[in-house]
Amino acid sequence: MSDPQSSQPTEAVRRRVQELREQIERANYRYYVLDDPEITDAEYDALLQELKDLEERYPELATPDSPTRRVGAEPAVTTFAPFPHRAPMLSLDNAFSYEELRAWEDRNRRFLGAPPDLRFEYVCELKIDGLSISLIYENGEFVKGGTRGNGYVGEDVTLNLLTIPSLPKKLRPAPKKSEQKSISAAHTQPTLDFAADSQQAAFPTFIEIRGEVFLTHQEFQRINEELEERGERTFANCRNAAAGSVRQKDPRVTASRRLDLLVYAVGHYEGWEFQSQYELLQTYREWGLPTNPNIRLCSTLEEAITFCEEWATRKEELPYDIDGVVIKVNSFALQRELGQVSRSPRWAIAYKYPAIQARTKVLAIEVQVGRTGALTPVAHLEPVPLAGVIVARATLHNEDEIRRKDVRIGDMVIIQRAGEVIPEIVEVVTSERDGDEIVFQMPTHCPVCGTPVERPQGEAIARCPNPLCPARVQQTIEHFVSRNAMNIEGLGEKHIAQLIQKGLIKDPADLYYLTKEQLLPLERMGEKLAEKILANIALSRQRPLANLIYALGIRHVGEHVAAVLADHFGSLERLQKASVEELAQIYEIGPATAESIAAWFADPQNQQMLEKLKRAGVQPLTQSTAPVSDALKGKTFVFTGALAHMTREEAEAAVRRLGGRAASSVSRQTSYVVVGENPGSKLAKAQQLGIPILTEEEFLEMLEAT
Ligand SMILES: NC(=O)c1ccc[n+]([C@@H]2O[C@H](COP(=O)([O-])OP(=O)(O)OC[C@H]3O[C@@H](n4cnc5c(N)ncnc54)[C@H](O)[C@@H]3O)[C@@H](O)[C@H]2O)c1
Ligand SMILES: [Zn+2]
Repeated sequence: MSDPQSSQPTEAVRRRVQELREQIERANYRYYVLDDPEITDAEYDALLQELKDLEERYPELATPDSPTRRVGAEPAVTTFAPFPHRAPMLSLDNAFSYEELRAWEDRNRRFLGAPPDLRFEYVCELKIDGLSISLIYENGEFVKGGTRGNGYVGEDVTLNLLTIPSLPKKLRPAPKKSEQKSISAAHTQPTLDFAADSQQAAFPTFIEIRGEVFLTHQEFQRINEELEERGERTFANCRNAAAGSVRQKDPRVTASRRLDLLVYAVGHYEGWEFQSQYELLQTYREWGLPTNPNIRLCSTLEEAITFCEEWATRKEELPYDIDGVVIKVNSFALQRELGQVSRSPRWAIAYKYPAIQARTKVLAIEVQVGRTGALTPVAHLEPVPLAGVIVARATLHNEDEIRRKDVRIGDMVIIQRAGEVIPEIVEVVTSERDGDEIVFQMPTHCPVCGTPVERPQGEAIARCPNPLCPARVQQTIEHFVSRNAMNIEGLGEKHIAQLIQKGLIKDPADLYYLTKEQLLPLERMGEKLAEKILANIALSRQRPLANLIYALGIRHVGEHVAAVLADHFGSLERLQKASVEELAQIYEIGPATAESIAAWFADPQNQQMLEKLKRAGVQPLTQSTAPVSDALKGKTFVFTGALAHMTREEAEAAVRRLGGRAASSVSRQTSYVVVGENPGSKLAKAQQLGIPILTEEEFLEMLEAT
């Protein structure tokens, strides 16, 4: 910049700036509006950095509407009502090295005029990779919530946010901290002080509480599996899945995705005072808001750097994705003095971990046949270390995805692993092509059984339609025995393959007719294991109905839908008789799912299989008797008097569902006696024996807390 010539941009520079802006705008749109990015975050960051550098060098090219100065993207769809923010929701400046962190502190020190006694205290927080949201509470009551949008106006997603279990509708009053205050005020106006104190509100009259909505890896995987089963597009990572779920038009869809919430910042607020970020987080916690316990108050930047270092490896243990650490100046007074630059505050910075990506070569593309007959191409890679594991395979989802990314056999590719998920190919390094790469052709016949493949119009997935295809039978049985289905432990993939090969099993029902003599000759089988497997098969005759429905492997019926069906019909027989119309009327069951369920039960082969299951004594536990958790295991409840919110039967069923017992008379073995209106002699008996007594409200609270 000392060279005056350098501030005269050439035509090429102008064009590059224009090009960068267009690329960034497009990426913003794909990322913030469609929740479906085309480029990686690292590539995006590089584009933005290049633009920032050019604008700094050629200030005349810097326009106020440049993406370097704005947050997010303009909302393009008008599904949601506008959600104006009283205090803007900003982005964060990034640092990719500890040197950049130190430079940030130096800048801030100089900005404040470098007073000799200036010391920065910091709060370090994990930077969760989700969707930022703002929650408005008035006098402790949740009013509404919205997304960040362009930083000034977001989208009102209140209905969707209300489906998040950890979002409190009402805040909890924090324990009073007024002692010190009343002492200091005591010698001025002792009488008034008492009045002022007792009137001090428990909550701000108005507050914008900011935080992140996100998904755990487990939930992300579950959602993607469900989407894949339906032949719908899957999400690229947890962040997109969370954003896509929050910005759903149908809150029922949001409700079926278990979103999580953590809060960490504040916008505008009235009728309250916070002195520091640390105090803010403590207060949030006391109010019953979900906060991340993994934070640290640091008295120097070097301590903050240690925190970043520690979490570089520890982040692998987290059940959710983080992409860095946010370091914030603790004192709100200093924060106010530091203020903000165009799109981010000066008092905070995001230290970003390097992306979990690697380069390797595609050696082959193989096609796998799944349970529903879906043909999934999988890339075999030259083994390469990636985030602590050796990766040799990556999923390619479907034919369209291969075409879109134009992945060819022999290509050099960038792969990426998000959390625990199977790695995927981000893009092809086309500059490394030498012309020998082979374009992949989806087979026209099933690679396992040779049946011609079907791909219905408008579907992305090609399928083998043969229900007896050994690959499909294998997957069907693997699914049937899996933990969340019939939970038949001990029977491994290899065993199943041999049993199919020997013609001993053609469908899941055949499992119940296996004998020890048939199992023993299998490879990797011994006396003990065979006995264990048979015992587990026998045990599985009585699994909850939802598990059996899920185990059948009906297309579109994941665990959640299975639970809905079990709840609604209460027995397999009733479900079997349901018409498409009847199914489609159930809340949470869409038309495609209804069709698929009815078609499955109409299939004579499946009917035969169900007959066989019944003959084998498979009798699922119905909803009222089947425990869904063991939260109340070992606890015995006795009810007396009339309950206001449920019948006695319903209350007892609720206890059993949580693994507890319901008894009709009080004894020393009774854990709790729940007392409704006009209780009988059981109450006196309980008092006599000193057994804890619960009101209906307390009982309901106990159910809710489990
Ligand atoms: N791949 C693409 O096409 C594409 C496009 C646009 C943006 N992006 C990615 O998004 C990033 C920019 O997005 P951004 O403007 O949301 O900034 P950012 O994600 O880098 O940082 C700001 C956000 O961090 C989040 N955050 C998480 N934990 C936090 C905490 N404890 N305290 C404060 N904030 C916390 C908040 O949601 C906040 O809005 C880029 O770095 C890029 O990687 C990618
Ligand atoms: Zn086949």
